[in-house]
Amino acid sequence: MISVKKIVITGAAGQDGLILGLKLVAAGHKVVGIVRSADQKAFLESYNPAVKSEILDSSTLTSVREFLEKNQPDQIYHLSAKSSVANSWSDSENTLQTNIFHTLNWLNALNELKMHSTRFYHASSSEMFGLPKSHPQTEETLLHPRSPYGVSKVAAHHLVVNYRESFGQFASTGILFNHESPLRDIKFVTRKISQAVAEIARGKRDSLTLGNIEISRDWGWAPDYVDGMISILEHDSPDDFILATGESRTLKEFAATAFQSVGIEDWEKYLTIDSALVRPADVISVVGNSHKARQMLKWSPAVSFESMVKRMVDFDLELIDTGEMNRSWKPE
Ligand SMILES: C[C@H]1O[C@H](OP(=O)(O)OP(=O)(O)OC[C@H]2O[C@@H](n3cnc4c(=O)[nH]c(N)nc43)[C@H](O)[C@@H]2O)[C@@H](O)[C@@H](O)C1=O
Repeated sequence: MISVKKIVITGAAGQDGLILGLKLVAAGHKVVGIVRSADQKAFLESYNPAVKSEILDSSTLTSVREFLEKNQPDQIYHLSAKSSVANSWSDSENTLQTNIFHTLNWLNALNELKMHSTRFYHASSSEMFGLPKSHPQTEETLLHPRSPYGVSKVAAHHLVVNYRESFGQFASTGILFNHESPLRDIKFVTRKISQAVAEIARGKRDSLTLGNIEISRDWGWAPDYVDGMISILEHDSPDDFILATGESRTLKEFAATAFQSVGIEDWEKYLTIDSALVRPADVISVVGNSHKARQMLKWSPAVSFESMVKRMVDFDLELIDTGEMNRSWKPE
């Protein structure tokens, strides 16, 4: 028998929020999914009717405090954020405001209500490492963000650690390296590639335009990382954990693997480089050391890089072949 918990997910209509909602409901928990708009609410209700969706503006302390008083959750996964690094230069104020101050509102509301045993998870990010001094990155590596998004995540991360140390809040962070699935929006490069490769394979287009393809990332499979997030919050004490595969691949390798999964070897003929897609400053290379999570949480990623890329391309092929372009992917 599991003990049924009341669990809140902010950012419940995003990739990780959707996967997490499915897993928590399947485990028997009562889940409230917080979204920002009526469109997101309608989407979440059709994607996972078992999650109780609610629109909440977490930009004010009062609204967050009222929500907490009413709902009394056992756990909160705070995943909501302005998550596009690329857009964070043009949308810098909004990115900082949302990612830092909304997080602060949750922490302050929990503290004011003395809900220190309510478990709080914060989605920290490998973007906090930015230009790392050493490879691979661990929980101890000096943070050197390279974008307004990265700066916002560093600030929010340190706030969470501070509320844990200052007030005894059960607050943990998952420092997640890039994690992908067919639920990714096409503003992120992996889905942009998988969709383009599927369309090229089906003769619907003949080019793929990218920015810097020499960058490298430690890319993993999102459902594996959501399992890790659950383990982080289920751990008996609050802490900070890196989730990563430990392998970094260039974007060029990602694209080559995606094209090879549909049998296209001479893929570079489809590629155009557009310097407008190159960021003012980019994270050139990151790779994570998830030793701590592997040891303390017994977590490890199950899906390989090649399998992840193939699953993404296969889903985009399926959408074209069935004509169901608006269908959202669900993990099996
Ligand atoms: C961990 C972290 O993971 C994600 O952030 P991201 O790594 O910036 O993800 P992305 O897919 O936008 O870019 C990856 C790399 O790919 C390069 N790149 C080249 N050409 C294109 C291109 O055409 N589009 C995009 N988007 N990127 C391109 C781009 O310059 C960058 O170096 C978010 O979930 C974020 O929230 C988060 O926390």
